[in-house]
Amino acid sequence: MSPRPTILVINGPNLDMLGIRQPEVYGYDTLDDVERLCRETGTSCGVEIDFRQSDSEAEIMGWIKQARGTAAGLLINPAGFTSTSIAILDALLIFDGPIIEVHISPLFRRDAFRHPSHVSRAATAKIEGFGIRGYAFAIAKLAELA
Ligand SMILES: O=C1C[C@@](O)(C(=O)O)C[C@@H](O)[C@@H]1O
Repeated sequence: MSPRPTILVINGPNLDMLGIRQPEVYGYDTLDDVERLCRETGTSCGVEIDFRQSDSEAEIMGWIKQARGTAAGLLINPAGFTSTSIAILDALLIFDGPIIEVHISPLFRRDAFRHPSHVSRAATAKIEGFGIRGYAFAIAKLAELA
């Protein structure tokens, strides 16, 4: 039996504080709940999930570069790096598979400074405003594309 393809899930800064951080915006689910949802979705879609979080732009760039040739797809919630990091965009442009950008909250309804996304320029698709369910939708789509 061939090994199941791997989907790399990258969570950016402060997402480790989900459940505590602005629950009126992000809800009460924790990052552990997000990981559980990703793993359950991965199991039902036939993919492995490699789930990570970092507050470090450099670490995230390193993970993206290592994913080339090893991960079949990439889900990224760039969080606070969304509108600021050309370096993460450049790393994503090196990746050779589908990329889905996920945001828990509806950015289109939030502060204007959150609207522009450098990351979107490398993304195959973008999901925002569905709460943590957006991660499940993205994994199902990446599994289909993998
Ligand atoms: O940290 C985050 C989380 C977020 O990416 C979201 O998932 O809704 C939205 C970003 O504006 C914010 O900086």
